[in-house]
Amino acid sequence: MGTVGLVLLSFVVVYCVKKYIDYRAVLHSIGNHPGYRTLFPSYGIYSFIFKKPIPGITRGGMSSWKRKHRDFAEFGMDVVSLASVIPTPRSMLLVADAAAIKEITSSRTRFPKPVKQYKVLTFFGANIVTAEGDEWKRFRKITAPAFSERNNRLVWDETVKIMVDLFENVWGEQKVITTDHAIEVTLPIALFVIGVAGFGRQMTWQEDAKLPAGHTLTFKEALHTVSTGVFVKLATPAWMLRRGLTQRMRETNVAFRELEQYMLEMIQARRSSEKKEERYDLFSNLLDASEDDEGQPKLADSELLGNIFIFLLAGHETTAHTLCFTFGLLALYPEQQEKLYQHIKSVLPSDRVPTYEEMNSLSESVAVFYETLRLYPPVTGIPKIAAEDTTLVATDYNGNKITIPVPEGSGVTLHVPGLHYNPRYWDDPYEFKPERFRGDWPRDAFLPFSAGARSCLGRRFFETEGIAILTMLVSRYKIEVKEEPEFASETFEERKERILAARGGLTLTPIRTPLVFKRR
Ligand code: HEM
Repeated sequence: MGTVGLVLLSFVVVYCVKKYIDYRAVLHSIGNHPGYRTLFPSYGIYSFIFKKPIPGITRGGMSSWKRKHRDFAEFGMDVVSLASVIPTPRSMLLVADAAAIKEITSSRTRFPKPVKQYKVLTFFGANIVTAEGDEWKRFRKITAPAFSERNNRLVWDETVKIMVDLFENVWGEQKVITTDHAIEVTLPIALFVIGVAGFGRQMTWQEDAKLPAGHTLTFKEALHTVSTGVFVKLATPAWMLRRGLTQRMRETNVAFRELEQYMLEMIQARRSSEKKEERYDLFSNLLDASEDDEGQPKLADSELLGNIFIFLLAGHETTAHTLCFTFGLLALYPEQQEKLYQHIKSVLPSDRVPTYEEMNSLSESVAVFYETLRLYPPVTGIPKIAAEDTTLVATDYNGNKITIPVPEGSGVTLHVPGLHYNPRYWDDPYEFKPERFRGDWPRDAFLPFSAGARSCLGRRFFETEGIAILTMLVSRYKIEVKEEPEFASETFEERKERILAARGGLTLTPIRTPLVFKRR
């Protein structure tokens, strides 16, 4: 071997020894807590590079969703560790223990959000989802009142109108409506609701709006392309998007630009109008709350845009996907659908539309949603970081209390499927049983909306919209799985797996849910 070879070899040896020493130090810092050891981590970019698990190398992408509670069962406790070597040795704790999760979510300063991971979501400006500390407090104080009772009522009334429009003007006289993927129905509904109750822009199933001066897209087109193109925006460097190498990139770039322009025009119009209209959409509420008594801005325009945009992002896909999984589950479990239908009929015996006041009586619709969210949580992992050297306490399956050291800067992930499929809290965790949400149920073991100070601000918005949609749809239509000859011989379990198959994305995404809606 020549000198160059020797030098190179020495570098490799020193590099490996250094990595090994650092890796041992990382393991030591978490008290060698049991868990998985791999060369690469299984989150961030690595979850896209390695889709499948390779023992010792990677756990593969979407492992928390694919493994559910199995990672914990394997180690006999509900907190396990991950340790990886490349790019830098690091550790992460996965937590599916309800008591430990409660401790983490109620200690915001000890376990804040790792804001670096959220930077990609600031393309319109800083916002409540991506902020921490004092900045988050300021955003929460200004944005939370936008989700007012008046807004909830608006969500309900507008959702009802959108559903009536769908039934009367789109599905019309058809007795049977078939879709290859229920997302084609749920995504526009969620978009129209956030359009009107979020942005104050009424949209209908038929495109009827005229193009305003200076725009090449209608508001609906811009909102739709932005909401479906967020991943393109996140994955593509800004210069590449501007150049528009592919048709999709060009469309996404134009849609983002135009949506921003629309939002700026809306701010301008509201500020310059002499008579302030009484409006309760999130955007109007936020605009009102963003000025102090002297009319001075409490939020910069970019912060206003950032926050209103994040409502769209946080609220649209989560809602559409949850509705899609809900319809799929009801189609697979007709006896549960019948129970829901009978309950709806007991609240609403005639064909009239439900009122906002009746929402609280529609408890079966809530139970169906909660059970769907338990089985298919849109956000499967909620990341936190230790702000100081601290500890977590977990109980192993023999009842022993274990104290786990958590060094400053190490990652802690609230493992939502691990918690939701944990047999300690849920009997038959893989079964669809909405009745488990009647009466008493383990509230600390249900985390679809996160918990504590950083829990979902739009929970009530979603529940209002979701209950109206589900109730109206099930009271008029029976949901069935679309029969396809190539799947005629499959078992129930195979059918269930196919209809409810999900992949990663911004949130857990149904892959293909072919359904039929039959007029009752
Ligand atoms: C099925 C529906 C929904 C689910 C499962 C859901 C879930 C979540 C989760 C898990 C978080 C915490 C995320 C984190 O810590 O990174 C969150 C935060 C948030 N969600 Fe939702 N969400 C839903 C609907 C909505 C809707 C409809 C809106 C608004 C219209 C919304 C607005 C927000 C906001 C603003 C936050 C940030 C709160 C903060 O950090 O203070 N969400 N949501």
